[in-house]
Amino acid sequence: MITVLSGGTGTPKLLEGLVKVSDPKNLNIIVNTLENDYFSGVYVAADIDTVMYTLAGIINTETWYGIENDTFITHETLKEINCPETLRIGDKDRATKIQKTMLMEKYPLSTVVNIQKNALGIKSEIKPMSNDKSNITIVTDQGEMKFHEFLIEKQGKPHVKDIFYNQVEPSPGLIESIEESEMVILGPSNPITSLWPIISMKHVVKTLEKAYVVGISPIIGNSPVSGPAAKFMNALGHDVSCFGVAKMYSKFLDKFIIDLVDVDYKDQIERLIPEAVVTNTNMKNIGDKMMLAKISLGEII
Ligand SMILES: C[C@H](OP(=O)(O)OP(=O)(O)OC[C@H]1O[C@@H](n2cnc3c(=O)[nH]c(N)nc32)[C@H](O)[C@@H]1O)C(=O)O
Ligand SMILES: O=c1nc2n(C[C@H](O)[C@H](O)[C@H](O)CO)c3cc(O)ccc3cc-2c(=O)[nH]1
Ligand SMILES: [Mg+2]
Repeated sequence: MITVLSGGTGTPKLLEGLVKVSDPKNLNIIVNTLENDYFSGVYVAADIDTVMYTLAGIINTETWYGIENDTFITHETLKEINCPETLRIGDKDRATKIQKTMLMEKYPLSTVVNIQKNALGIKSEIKPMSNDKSNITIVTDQGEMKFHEFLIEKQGKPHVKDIFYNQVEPSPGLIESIEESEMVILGPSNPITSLWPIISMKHVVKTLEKAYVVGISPIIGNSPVSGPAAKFMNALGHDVSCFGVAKMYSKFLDKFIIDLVDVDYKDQIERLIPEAVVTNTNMKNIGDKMMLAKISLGEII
């Protein structure tokens, strides 16, 4: 089994390649839940829905959230009746979220995700990192705010001074699934708000130290391909580079894949961890995604 830690939009792109070059039944995706919250009366597990839709082949690949060719009648009507929603949620996507909200009255999130991913014909395992309620606070020069207020209402503009979130328990079977994996892939997602919340849970670091762990840098040169990762890394004093990310993961990382433009970091990184591999990591098409997936699996040296 191959376990992949995922959040946001970076790792789902890699997943599109992984399911083409390896058996989807052999994949176990552990997904960030830090940003989960109620919006417009429904429970939104954004990173989980993005992984589900990506593995079901129905993801909107412009936005990396929601379902391709979805309509927005309810979203527009909410605006017309002066009840605008923060997230632009499509009608089909909202149905999935309404079902998730209703099922969560009876079952824990991990069970609900299992029901929904099986109904979408997905063969891979998808595990929320935790069934506990997460919450994250972004401390900025404009005061403290929730993740989506920062990202959407403020368009990621404020200067970030600190980030903090509550500690949650790993979901059932998460630790065991890492122990049973022949490889753990830390996908190219935001190291601060997508992967570190998973890594920092009880027993995860000690379990990763015993596993074979491959990471892919989400930072190319001195900036992320998308999103607020640079502001978050700066706020917490990390160098915004593949080297800064390698340092974060160095305790348990066995191989780190960095972009061609970062070739000069290879020697420095190999003083921290056993192996750094230099290749194109900017996934612009399915060919890039399959190539990066194969290199992550060690099939191409
Ligand atoms: C809004 C969202 O940001 P965030 O919550 O930070 O989402 P992620 O956890 O996915 O972080 C984005 C993260 O992903 C990296 N990324 C994206 N595409 C690529 C790629 O083709 N190659 C590569 N090496 N990294 C990639 C990106 O640099 C960010 O650091 C969001 O951005 O959607
Ligand atoms: O920046 C946005 N992110 C939107 N997201 C993404 C979400 O904000 C997450 O932050 C990303 O998935 C990155 O983690 C959505 C996710 C959903 O599952 C459903 C709807 C949306 C809508 C938006 C949106 O309007 N703007
Ligand atoms: Mg994210």
